[in-house]
Amino acid sequence: MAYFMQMRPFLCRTVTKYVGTLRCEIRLFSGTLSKLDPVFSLSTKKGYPSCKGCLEKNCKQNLKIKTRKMSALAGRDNDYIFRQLLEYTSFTYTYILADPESKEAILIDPVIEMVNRDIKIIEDMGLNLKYAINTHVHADHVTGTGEIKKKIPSCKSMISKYSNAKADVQLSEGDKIKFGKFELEVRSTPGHTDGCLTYVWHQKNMAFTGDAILIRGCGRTDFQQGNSGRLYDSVHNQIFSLPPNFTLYPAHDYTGQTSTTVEEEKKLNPRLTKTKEEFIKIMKELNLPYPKQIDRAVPANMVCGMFELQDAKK
Ligand SMILES: N[C@@H](CCC(=O)N[C@@H](CSS)C(=O)NCC(=O)O)C(=O)O
Repeated sequence: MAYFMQMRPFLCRTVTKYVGTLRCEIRLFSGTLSKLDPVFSLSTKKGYPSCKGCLEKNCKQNLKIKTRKMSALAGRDNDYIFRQLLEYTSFTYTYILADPESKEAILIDPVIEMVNRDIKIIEDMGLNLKYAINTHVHADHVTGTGEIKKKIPSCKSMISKYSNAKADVQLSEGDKIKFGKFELEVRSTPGHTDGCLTYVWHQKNMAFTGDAILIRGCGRTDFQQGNSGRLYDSVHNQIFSLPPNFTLYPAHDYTGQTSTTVEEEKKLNPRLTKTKEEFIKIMKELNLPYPKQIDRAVPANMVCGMFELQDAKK
């Protein structure tokens, strides 16, 4: 089993926690321990490492870090393009997926404030953006799909038909989204909202889960059409039924992590490893403050961020 996880440099404690929980060889690719680009291999096969503090100060001794050259990365699979991009106010992840041969690309969960960045990346790579897709009607930020359509009119917006939101294409359970030689399977994963979808990229063992499951967490269920029992069933039936090595990419992370796997969440998710009754109780007692942008975001996202165009028509 191979894991790949990208973490922000300051998250020494997170690294230590993963080294402990996964109990396998960890290779840490870092530009922080020395200024350039060494690759560090932390072998922990024989037990838990004892790193307690800052990687820079302690890990070299405690974890026996061996340096390698960045060329260790050179052989990686390049028959697809994958970019995970962060919007750092709402901590939303946007994903660019593309087929480098046909140049067809899709965007998952673009954020309105980051549209210029996303389009620049797409143009720099010479890609043709086919679809701008939402995993659901977000409550914490305005989707970028409307702005993208203004700038790239051939691009089609997509959202779940179960969300009742407007878009060029309304997706249903079992639909396929095709881009070049690739396709995503659409799985309905309601519970955070009625229209939450998970997009499964079987060819690359990945799934884009929106807010259905987060890394060691899950989407809240206290507004829109939130329903904890439904969310529990969605995750168990539609996400935990994927092979254990599938990497899960969520729409948000608030702790600096970037991805997880089906296997990890089935073992370690503090909410979804519980019984359904316990899960419902946990969700009822979360008491999270409402997202700051909710009043602006939900109405805009019901029209896939095309709200200015809607106003202009009136
Ligand atoms: N503080 C943020 C909102 C944080 C939040 O509520 N996140 C949602 C997903 S976006 S609606 C969530 O489901 N969180 C689950 C959790 O356990 O944190 C803001 O003001 O935007």
